[in-house]
Amino acid sequence: MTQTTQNTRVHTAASARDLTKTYGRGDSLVHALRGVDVDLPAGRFTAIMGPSGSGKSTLMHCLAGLDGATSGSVTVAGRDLAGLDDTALTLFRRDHIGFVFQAFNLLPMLTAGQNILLPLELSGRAVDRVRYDQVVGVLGLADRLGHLPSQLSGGQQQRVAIARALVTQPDIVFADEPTGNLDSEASAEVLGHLRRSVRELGMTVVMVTHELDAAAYADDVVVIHDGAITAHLSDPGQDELVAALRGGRA
Ligand SMILES: Nc1ncnc2c1ncn2[C@@H]1O[C@H](COP(=O)(O)OP(=O)(O)OP(=O)(O)O)[C@@H](O)[C@H]1O
Repeated sequence: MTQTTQNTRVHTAASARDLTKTYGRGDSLVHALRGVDVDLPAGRFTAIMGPSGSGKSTLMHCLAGLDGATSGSVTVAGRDLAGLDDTALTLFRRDHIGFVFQAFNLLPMLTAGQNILLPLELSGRAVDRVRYDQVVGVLGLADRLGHLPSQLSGGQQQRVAIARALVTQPDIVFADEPTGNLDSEASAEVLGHLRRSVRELGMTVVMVTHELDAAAYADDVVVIHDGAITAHLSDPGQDELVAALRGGRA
């Protein structure tokens, strides 16, 4: 799938069409997503921002095939996720999508290097040494590979988790508040490495965050209020971003 932006052909890594998600029923009915249309371009670092409860996590979970929508469609790497049953969806996620969470979720008894290689081992795929070295280099982990997670700082542990997400060469990486457990210095370092992954490895990263400082590392920012996208900004300045976040529904 492609879209034309300023005379360049842009490949779309993931998109949603008229996506709705409701929780509960009757008096407790919540409209978490209200007809979301969005195209997330490949090779870009996109932040999803909005107030608490606006639907950021719901949107990410639906785009990543972790949760089903109530109606509408999601396409990732050219595949309509609605056409996949649970087993096919699990395999699709394994082969095409990378995940980074706020909690690093590293296995404590494995070294950093072993943690990074785990997804390949679990899926029985051969290790591409060139890819592994590239990822380790971009994440700045070459001298930490033999360390256990307990011997690494929080920022280093999150970089290992990012390397683990990248080593399988996914079409898109979803990061849910990846710096939520880190102090500002470690956050800046992790975000810098995520941005390098996009620039130097051609990865597509979509990050949910509520931190303006984190969004500043992104190329594009999708702003969501009350279950609807109110802005999709390309390389926004701080003032433009703050205005979009304040603005609410257009
Ligand atoms: N499992 C659920 N059951 C019922 N309501 C839910 C459920 N998950 C989310 N919601 C509701 O859907 C809306 C969107 O929630 P969501 O978690 O997507 O927002 P968010 O922007 O990620 O919030 P936060 O920044 O606080 O994590 C909220 O009103 C929330 O209370």
